[in-house]
Amino acid sequence: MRMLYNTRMDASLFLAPCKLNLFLHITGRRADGYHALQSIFLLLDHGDDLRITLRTDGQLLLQNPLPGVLPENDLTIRAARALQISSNCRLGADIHCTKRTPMGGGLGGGSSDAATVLLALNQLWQLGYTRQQLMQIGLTLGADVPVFIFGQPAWAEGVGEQLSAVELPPEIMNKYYVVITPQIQVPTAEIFAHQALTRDSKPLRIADFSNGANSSAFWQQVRNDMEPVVCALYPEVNNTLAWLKQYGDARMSGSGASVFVAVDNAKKADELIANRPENTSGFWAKGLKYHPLFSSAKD
Ligand SMILES: C[C@](O)(CO)[C@H](O)COP(=O)(O)OP(=O)(O)OC[C@H]1O[C@@H](n2ccc(N)nc2=O)[C@H](O)[C@@H]1O
Ligand SMILES: Nc1ncnc2c1ncn2[C@@H]1O[C@H](COP(=O)(O)OP(=O)(O)OP(=O)(O)O)[C@@H](O)[C@H]1O
Repeated sequence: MRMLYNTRMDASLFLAPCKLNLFLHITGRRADGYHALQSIFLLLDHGDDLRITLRTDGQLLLQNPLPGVLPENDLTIRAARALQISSNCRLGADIHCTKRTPMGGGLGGGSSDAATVLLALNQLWQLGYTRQQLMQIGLTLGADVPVFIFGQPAWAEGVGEQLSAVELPPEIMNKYYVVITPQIQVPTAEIFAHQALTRDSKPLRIADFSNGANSSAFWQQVRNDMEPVVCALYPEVNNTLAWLKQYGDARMSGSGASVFVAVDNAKKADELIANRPENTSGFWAKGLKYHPLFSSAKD
């Protein structure tokens, strides 16, 4: 039985959905080492719950630090600090994170937590920052933060920060996404730096993916360029992906370790989760048209 994404009325509860990269093409490398890429991001109705309450003494306190991550390095506190500095705000916050998105899983868990803190504190501290301003602050924390603030299915270019809304066809939006994560963490920087990574994918156009494109053509046109490198380095990812490919056009999200496949109904999704390989975690979810906190920033 899937845990329903929490949408009950609770003023201190803020949701941090995870993302899938439906595909990820690397089209070049910049002089500073960062990679030019093209991707479509889909936010899912599954993720972390953040409980955020106002403090008037200016302190930022993480109530349940993650194992192995110092509170000052946690993306939630870093996001709150960045917002405090940029706005000169004297208010603070207590933050409690219920983690559901596997860490280092290519699902943008930490980035989404950071985005949710920026959106929530923009509201709680009454800062009135625009979406664009919050996205700029988010980008200083990580390449994946802006897309969560953008808050809609997105076509991404540049190093991932140039975002446009893309209206995905029903064949993509109506699917049930089964996401399986081997119990390992893949370091993103290691994969981007690997000599075997291909960096010359031919640039595509957003028009190839907008409403009207049918889903079988969609999956045939695209891939994740990081997949061959990650599969060669991490047999756990290779084996999980091979297993999931029995059920459809399975792909890796981001730099892994998570892999996913789109299926037609909840029964099939439940079946795959129940039968998933050993030493993996899994969930299924549907795509979101809007981030639950979309209205916390004005355009
Ligand atoms: C793979 C993706 O998850 C796809 O959505 C993102 O591009 C990575 O986003 P992220 O985890 O927020 O990444 P960051 O923390 O900004 O960067 C981690 C490292 O990945 C490399 N990096 C990241 C993004 C990019 N376009 N080119 C890169 O080469 C850089 O070495 C960087 O030091
Ligand atoms: N709030 C947080 N949640 C998760 N990880 C965090 C957080 N704060 C800092 N981190 C650090 O960030 C690392 C990457 O975590 P995250 O879950 O964002 O990875 P990811 O899903 O692979 O991200 P991406 O898809 O953006 O590459 C973790 O291993 C952890 O050390």
